[in-house]
Amino acid sequence: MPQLTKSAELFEKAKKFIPGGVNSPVRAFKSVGGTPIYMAKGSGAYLTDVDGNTYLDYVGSWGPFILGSMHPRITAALEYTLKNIGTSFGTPIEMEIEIAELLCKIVPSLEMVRMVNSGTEATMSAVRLARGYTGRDKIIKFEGCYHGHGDSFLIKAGSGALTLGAPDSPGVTKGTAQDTLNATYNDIESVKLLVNENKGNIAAIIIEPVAGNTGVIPAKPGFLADLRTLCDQEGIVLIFDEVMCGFRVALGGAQSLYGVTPDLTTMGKIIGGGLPVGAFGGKRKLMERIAPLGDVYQAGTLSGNPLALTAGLETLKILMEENPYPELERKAQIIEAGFSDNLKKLGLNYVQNRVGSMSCLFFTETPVVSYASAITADTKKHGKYFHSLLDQGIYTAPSQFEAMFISSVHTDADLEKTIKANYNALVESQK
Ligand SMILES: Cc1ncc(COP(=O)(O)O)c(C=O)c1O
Ligand SMILES: NCC(=O)CCC(=O)O
Repeated sequence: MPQLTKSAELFEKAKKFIPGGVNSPVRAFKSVGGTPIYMAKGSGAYLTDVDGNTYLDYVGSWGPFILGSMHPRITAALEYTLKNIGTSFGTPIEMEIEIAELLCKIVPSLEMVRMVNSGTEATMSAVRLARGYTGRDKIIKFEGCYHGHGDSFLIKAGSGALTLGAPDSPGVTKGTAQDTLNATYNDIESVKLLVNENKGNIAAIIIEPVAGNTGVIPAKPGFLADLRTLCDQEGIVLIFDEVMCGFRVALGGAQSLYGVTPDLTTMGKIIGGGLPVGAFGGKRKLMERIAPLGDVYQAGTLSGNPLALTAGLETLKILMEENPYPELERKAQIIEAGFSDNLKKLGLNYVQNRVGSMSCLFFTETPVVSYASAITADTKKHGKYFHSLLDQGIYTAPSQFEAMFISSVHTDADLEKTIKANYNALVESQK
């Protein structure tokens, strides 16, 4: 059982100056109980907290650390940029061309990209562009999907909003809310219904092609292709939000894995290598509408800054050179099989969903294919499971509705330790 005195003290102090003590709600341990742990250092697959406890990390800064924390090549590249280039210019720099070109090479549908500072900015900008391009107002998203905290997306949102039981947020105007329609994930008929009811008024359909903010929910075979066909028939812009699954489930993202090409793609997390980065891009005829070339305004003081681009570029180069994906798949299979054995031994029939190195163990026996099935999970049992893992030095997301991320630096010994801890935690969850 780790001793967490200093973390508890820091959290008490933080609450005086920071709302809820945290700079992002998902960090607050609200749904699992207890108080957040203050980390002091990250190294590879390990985190050390301010009380000196170490943890095996399966959160990876909520997705970016596919290569682990403080990868030596990324750290060295950052040091070089800091010493020899600078932190920001507010002018064009050569590195921006390098990352844009590389992204277009890696992701099948990208013809042009714009860099931003977060996934939220990427999705907000992509939707504005789709609206500007089509001259239509409404968008369709999917219940439980999370696309950052832009107003248009905080309607039946996933991730922290779902975890806190407040998937809709006050402060979003009625006008905005009524322009966001929610369909059911993996149910093409629910999308067709909304499209028909709002004929000629839908600018975009935005989807996480592997949903990762309601736990993990893979798109069913054919579902994404059906969305593509529908969008083509109706002149709707199809946006894949690959902020989480991009460069994670495959180098070219979910779109390369499933062979479905969106009009626009939003990116973040991994392409920032642990620094604040987002990007959106896609078809040239759409992207040419972005200012200053076109009339749809989008901007950013720090967009494309050298430090963030350095971390992103180095991450992408390593992913291309080392192709860690088969190895990530092997490791993820070990975890999945180990957890399955444990469940069997304990007579539990909980569901596991996984695409590559993104997975989720749901505390429900109902197959999880959508928001409605995800919320059948027993979050109390998950809370006990989470705390037992933590006590055993395993750090997973403090919510049932988040993904577990495996990185290239998790060793087979780490996985074995995790499988043992999973058994104990499953036992604890039933008490
Ligand atoms: C699919 C998806 N889209 C968008 C976002 C928003 O990204 P950010 O937190 O960088 O604003 C996230 C995660 O936060 C995400 O998982
Ligand atoms: N799945 C949750 C996220 O990726 C978001 C993290 C955050 O909002 O801090």
